[in-house]
Amino acid sequence: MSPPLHIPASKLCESCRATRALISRPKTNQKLCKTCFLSTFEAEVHATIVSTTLFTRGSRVAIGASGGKDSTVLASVLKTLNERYDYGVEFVLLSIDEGIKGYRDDSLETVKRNAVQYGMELVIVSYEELYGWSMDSVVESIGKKGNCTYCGVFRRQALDRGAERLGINHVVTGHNADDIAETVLMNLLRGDLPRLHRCTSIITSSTSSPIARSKPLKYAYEKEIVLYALHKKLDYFSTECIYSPEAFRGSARTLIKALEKVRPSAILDIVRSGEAFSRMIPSQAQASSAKLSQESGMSNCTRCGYLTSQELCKACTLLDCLNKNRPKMAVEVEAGIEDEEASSSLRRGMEAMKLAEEGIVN
Ligand SMILES: Nc1ncnc2c1ncn2[C@@H]1O[C@H](COP(=O)(O)OP(=O)(O)OP(=O)(O)O)[C@@H](O)[C@H]1O
Repeated sequence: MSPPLHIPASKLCESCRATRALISRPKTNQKLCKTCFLSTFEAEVHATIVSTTLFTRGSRVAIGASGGKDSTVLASVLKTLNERYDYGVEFVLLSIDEGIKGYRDDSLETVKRNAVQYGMELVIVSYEELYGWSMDSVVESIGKKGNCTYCGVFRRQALDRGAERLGINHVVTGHNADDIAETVLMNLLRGDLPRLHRCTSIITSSTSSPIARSKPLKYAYEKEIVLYALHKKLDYFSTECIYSPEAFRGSARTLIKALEKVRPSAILDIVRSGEAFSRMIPSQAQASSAKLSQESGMSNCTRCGYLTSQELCKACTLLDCLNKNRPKMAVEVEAGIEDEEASSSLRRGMEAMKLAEEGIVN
């Protein structure tokens, strides 16, 4: 097709050369029209899914749905791709109600609408029913600082339990390239090779859980996710959590945003560098990324039955701190450690707490 004469060549979409470019892609600076932007975004997610053989025909997969932009875009794109390329997957929305008034109750209303819009089943599991504590009551006990430690551990287990209820063994989340770049940077700064390996993997499974996790938006920029949501007029909830975010992650984010300004590819560069470093990590360190190696032996938490290498799972250990009115103890030892997996420092802290309680140390 010859380019339209009324649009100057410099303003044409660089992909179809037939329409005016409306979007400058944050990832590449490529100038695209709306249709080409949407199809390029979808094609990239499809390429990620196909190149990693993420889904199996006939399987059911839960989408961790918070009502925010990332998981809403994830649900919308997966529905589109599943229909377009006939993946043969049944997607279900799985939401965790952390019990945060004025935030999660509102965002869950969005997820309920999404379930109707996308024709997907929705299951909601709450902290209150699983743990007897809502995040509002945790924050009342602990204060705003450090509450993310509790929330992260509780959410991880809640997603597993929700998936188990659905008879599903694969949960996809809306983690995007910006999230992964932040985690890569944090793990590099901490010299934490096992976690570096884990955070760069598109799919993670561990002996601590029968449920695999994956991140189909791993290479999608946050800014492009927002653009996709806006141009597709998706119904999503845009308020940030009312409780404070992790300070270390916030600093990593600020640094990456500054780098992105001078070098748009910086986010993807960091993700790719993380992957390259990860390939060089000795397999022994890779295996310990789950801190749950087969050698240590997995059993069921003596209290709740969740898989763990210790007597109590991490959530029950944290609940002990809350119920014994020592909530800060868990956070102090966990400070700066990403919530994705059980950390030995938390365990050491708990051991210290036990000793302190027994009057052995102060
Ligand atoms: N309450 C929840 N219920 C179900 N899944 C969740 C919940 N909170 C987070 N997730 C999953 O974890 C991913 C990353 O969560 P994070 O808290 O970093 O939120 P986010 O980056 O703001 O994502 P979103 O825009 O989807 O809220 C989400 O995209 C979603 O898939």
